[in-house]
Amino acid sequence: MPESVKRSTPPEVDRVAASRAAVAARRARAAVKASVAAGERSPLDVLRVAFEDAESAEGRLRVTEFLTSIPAIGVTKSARILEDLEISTAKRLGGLGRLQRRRLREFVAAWIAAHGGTGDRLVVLAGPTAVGKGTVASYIRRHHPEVRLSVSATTRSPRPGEVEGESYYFVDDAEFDRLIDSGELLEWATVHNANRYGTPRGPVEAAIAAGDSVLLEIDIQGARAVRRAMPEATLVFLLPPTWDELVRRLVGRGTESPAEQQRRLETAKVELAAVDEFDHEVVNHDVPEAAQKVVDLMRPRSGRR
Ligand SMILES: Nc1nc2c(ncn2[C@@H]2O[C@H](COP(=O)(O)OP(=O)(O)O)[C@@H](O)[C@H]2O)c(=O)[nH]1
Ligand SMILES: Nc1ncnc2c1ncn2[C@@H]1O[C@H](COP(=O)(O)OP(=O)(O)O)[C@@H](O)[C@H]1O
Repeated sequence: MPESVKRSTPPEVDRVAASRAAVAARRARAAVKASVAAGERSPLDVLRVAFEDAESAEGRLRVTEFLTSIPAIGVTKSARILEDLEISTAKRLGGLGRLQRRRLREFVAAWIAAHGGTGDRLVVLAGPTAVGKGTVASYIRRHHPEVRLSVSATTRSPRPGEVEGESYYFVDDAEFDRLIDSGELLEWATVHNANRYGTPRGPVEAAIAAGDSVLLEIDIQGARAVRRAMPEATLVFLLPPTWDELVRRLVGRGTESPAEQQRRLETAKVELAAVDEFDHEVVNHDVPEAAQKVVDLMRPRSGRR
């Protein structure tokens, strides 16, 4: 055994290991910063990982290191931003409190939108039952032809007036199984304990590759699955103005039995708590106004990268 190792006392060995680990951690943090600086990774994606795991390289990144890796944010600007957001410059991303996380995420999303960033190609619109997802999505379809709306596959039967390939691709259980098995769905879920719904992967990937923006109007489980499959997606949570208004919309729509309405409202209560997982909240007071807010997220004000 070499002399140097023989002489190493356990504390020294610990110190060597600790310093190796520190170098590796510093390298990992530098790699995160470099990928953001090069535009290879969305800063929103870095935040997501940091907030999920405080001990990851992303979570250990100091807020100043994070902000200054975003192109066009220097040290001075970063200090001003952090002052506005009431976040100490010494904080690490993983150590931020709930409100600080929210403020930082909102700031970064707005920055990306204003600077033609990358987070806006794939936008997911989700929210509890009867909040108006379908109404807002169909308003966008009519008034914003430049936005591509993903058409889902479903095992439910067509309702009067629904058009195959426009409202949905209506398929039977065997075909839905085949779509899952062949990996043709980006995500799928059983919604309201009834039918299966899924997003065809091909059209979404083709639209993004062509530089278009795609909107998915899906349920909350679906939004979570899209986040796992495509972390760069922007998740928008549509909220009702009040709980009573949500109840009024569900009852007013008149498409469910009172028992089914009750069941959906129970689910809605749980789902409303998921709002913090989303990048943006839009309150659906008024359909054109809510639609505009969603579309604004998809169309950066000063062009695209
Ligand atoms: N996960 C997932 N959910 C979807 C998809 N397409 C539609 N949904 C959701 O399925 C639910 C039921 O939709 P629909 O049958 O049109 O009835 P609605 O209850 O009148 O909106 C809504 O919450 C949609 O957001 C999809 O592709 N994936
Ligand atoms: N901003 C709004 N103000 C008033 N009513 C609305 C608004 N948005 C949607 N609605 C109504 O609420 C009901 C539920 O909307 P819908 O789009 O079917 O919800 P979801 O797709 O989220 O289940 C519908 O009757 C719709 O006309």
